[in-house]
Amino acid sequence: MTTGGHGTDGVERRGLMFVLSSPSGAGKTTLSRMLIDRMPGLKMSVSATTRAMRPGEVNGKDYTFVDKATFDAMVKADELLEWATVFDNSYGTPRGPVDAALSAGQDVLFDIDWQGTQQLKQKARADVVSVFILPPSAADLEKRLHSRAQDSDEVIRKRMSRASDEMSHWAEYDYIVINHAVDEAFAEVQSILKAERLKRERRIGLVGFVRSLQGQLQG
Ligand SMILES: Nc1nc2c(ncn2[C@@H]2O[C@H](COP(=O)(O)OP(=O)(O)O)[C@@H](O)[C@H]2O)c(=O)[nH]1
Ligand SMILES: Nc1ncnc2c1ncn2[C@@H]1O[C@H](COP(=O)(O)OP(=O)(O)O)[C@@H](O)[C@H]1O
Repeated sequence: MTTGGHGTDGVERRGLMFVLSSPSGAGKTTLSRMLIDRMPGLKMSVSATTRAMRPGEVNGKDYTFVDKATFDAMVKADELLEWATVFDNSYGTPRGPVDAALSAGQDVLFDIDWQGTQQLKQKARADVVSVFILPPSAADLEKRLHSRAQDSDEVIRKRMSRASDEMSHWAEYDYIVINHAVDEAFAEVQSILKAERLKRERRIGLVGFVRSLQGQLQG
């Protein structure tokens, strides 16, 4: 699915799909924004959703907000790389921008749930790196959902009662980060991305690079 781009050291490599999942409120939106701001070569996948826009959200940036009929038409036309129903709403990843970014040699960041992560893994296991974010405690999770001040008490109750179900999928992920202090959690997530970018298997330019080094040594 992916074609090569160039790493910071100039060696061609396959693009990767970097997935963050967590129970709602554990901090994946915060960490995603920090990654996009601070990691060159990483592009956010903007999902389509039928859920209502929250105050402060921007259509086309945080999500593409669509009605159910539009979402169903996207599914039917096979325009979504993966999709799932979460909290009674539909969420899905438009395929076009992901393919375009990977073809242009960029990595793609996904804020999607465990169902979407499983679907991506089925399609491109070698190119998917998945990270599950855990809150330090249930009390912290609830505090964060309230501090975000964007959902009604009823919606927050629903999200808290779903948190345990969400968390039960932690063992399906490659890495687990506990989001105590946000700067530390960010440093950990950033380290994962940096290391995964150096993985030998995705650095398809290494054969040529080493050959050229050997040529220089012999010459
Ligand atoms: N499978 C899938 N899940 C998504 C997608 N976009 C968002 N989600 C997940 O849907 C859940 C609810 O997202 P949202 O309503 O924004 O609330 P949040 O949990 O506070 O970020 C989160 O677990 C997201 O990771 C998508 O395109 N596909
Ligand atoms: N390490 C942290 N410590 C305290 N508050 C945090 C931390 N990480 C995120 N938050 C806050 O918690 C709330 C939920 O975070 P958010 O990133 O929206 O979570 P998610 O996308 O997983 O639902 C936000 O108000 C955010 O500013």
